[in-house]
Amino acid sequence: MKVCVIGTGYVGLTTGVSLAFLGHEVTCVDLDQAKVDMLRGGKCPIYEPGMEDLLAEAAQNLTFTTSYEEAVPGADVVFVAVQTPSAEDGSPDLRYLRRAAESVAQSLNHEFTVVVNKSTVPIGSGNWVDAILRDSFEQRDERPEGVEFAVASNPEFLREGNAIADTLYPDRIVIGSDNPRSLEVLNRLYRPIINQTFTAPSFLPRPEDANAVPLVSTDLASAELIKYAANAFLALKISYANEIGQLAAKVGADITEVARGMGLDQRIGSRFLQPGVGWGGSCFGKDTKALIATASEYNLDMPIVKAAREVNSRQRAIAVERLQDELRILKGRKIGLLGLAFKPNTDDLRDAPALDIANSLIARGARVKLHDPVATGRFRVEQPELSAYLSDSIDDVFTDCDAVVLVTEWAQYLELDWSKFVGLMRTPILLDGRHVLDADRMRRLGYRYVAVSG
Ligand SMILES: NC(=O)C1=CN([C@@H]2O[C@H](COP(=O)(O)OP(=O)(O)OC[C@H]3O[C@@H](n4cnc5c(N)ncnc54)[C@H](O)[C@@H]3O)[C@@H](O)[C@H]2O)C=CC1
Ligand SMILES: O=C(O)[C@H]1O[C@H](OP(=O)(O)OP(=O)(O)OC[C@H]2O[C@@H](n3ccc(=O)[nH]c3=O)[C@H](O)[C@@H]2O)[C@H](O)[C@@H](O)[C@@H]1O
Repeated sequence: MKVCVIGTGYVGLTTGVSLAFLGHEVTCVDLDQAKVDMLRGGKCPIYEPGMEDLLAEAAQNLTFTTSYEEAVPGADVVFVAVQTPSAEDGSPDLRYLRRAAESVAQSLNHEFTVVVNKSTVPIGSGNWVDAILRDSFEQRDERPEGVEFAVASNPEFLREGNAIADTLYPDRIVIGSDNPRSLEVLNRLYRPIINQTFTAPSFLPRPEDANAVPLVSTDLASAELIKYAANAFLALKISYANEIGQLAAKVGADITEVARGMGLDQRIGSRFLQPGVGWGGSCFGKDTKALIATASEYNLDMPIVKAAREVNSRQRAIAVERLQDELRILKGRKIGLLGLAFKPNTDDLRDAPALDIANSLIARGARVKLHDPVATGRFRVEQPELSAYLSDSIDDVFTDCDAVVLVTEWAQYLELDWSKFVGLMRTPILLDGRHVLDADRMRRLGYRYVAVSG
């Protein structure tokens, strides 16, 4: 089928490249010429494992352009995957989506095109995009005859760092539309994934437990709400583990054992119970805020979602308090942070816990040293004020340091020869912000090991 994808960020690029890999003819549009140039050269503008390999494997079905005129005409499906960041009041800023929809309407010329909201958009956005498309289409100077279109929602559930596997081997696909023909088109588009009939990419074999993928085919509003409800649930699951973690620290229980004991109950499940400095990233914060904003439009409070957010921001503050408890005085102390990206295997710094922790330490007079194996290039661009604190060397981070915090559990850090660094520190305080290091071993090596919860 002929597919157009608007926006080549984490979601748009993964969608476009994966669909091209499956044999669809895909054109990706982005307004950012630099991104398009890189992608045309086979280079990926974001750090996403496997993406350049998949780009190479899908190259023959894939075109990148800044021109809607080149991409939209003739497309059976147009995915809109532009950013939807939080506006001042917490609701999503839909300017990018509006502009994309208006541009799509200027170029539609096919007998039937499904315009799909893949961005995470508030409930009701399907109708809103439909109205924008129709208004903009009506305003065209030359309107082609026999052009029909309908809007669908196809929320995305990929995780950064795991984007390709999450797309090719998803837990489910959700499509929502009030137009049966759209559902049929999207069902056809996704058939190779639903039935798992494609040949797996050479670098990413099909997992042994990969089965046929359940398809949730529903109405627009339900599809839109599924996305927010799922993200908020994942966020509150982590916050719950962190809230229990704080009690565990008080009563002398080990939160890692508690989470394991809870997670083995299949009704609870062990994933997303990892305690620590809490969740960050571009979506959990923004989407929980948006859910609360939507509910308030209906005079509905969302106390559980609000609490999940409060617990999460408290975890970042608790990390700093732990350091203060250990060091008593933070002024003048040298404190190293290992890991800046909001999680491993990405260079995404949006709402990364490391940023709040670094800023809070600096505000209290500490001198920080910041390290990340991948995200420093992006950090320099996005965080110019903090860039002076960056260090390229782990030795430099530990040397004369009063405390080191493991903020992001990159494999490189877990595999460090920790015995080598303890002697470089002024005081060997090690705060495990992710509860991933072996506490007993670290203590044997001479560290004063502390964790965020206990
Ligand atoms: N990042 C993630 O892991 C996930 C994100 N989402 C949702 O997907 C949406 C996109 O997120 P990301 O991919 O992270 O965003 P992003 O910021 O990485 O990428 C958005 C891209 O759209 C381009 N763009 C903006 N306006 C445009 C226009 N009018 N025409 C053409 N291109 C345009 C931008 O230049 C940028 O390259 C958001 O709504 C987000 O909530 C959903 C699931 C996962
Ligand atoms: O809508 C989105 O953008 C995406 O948001 C999350 O994906 P992502 O933000 O890429 O990363 P996650 O792996 O979910 O991690 C989010 C944050 O939670 C933290 N986390 C995760 C799991 C856990 O047990 N504990 C924990 O603190 C991570 O360190 C990270 O900061 C969801 O997992 C995706 O399904 C969703 O599509």
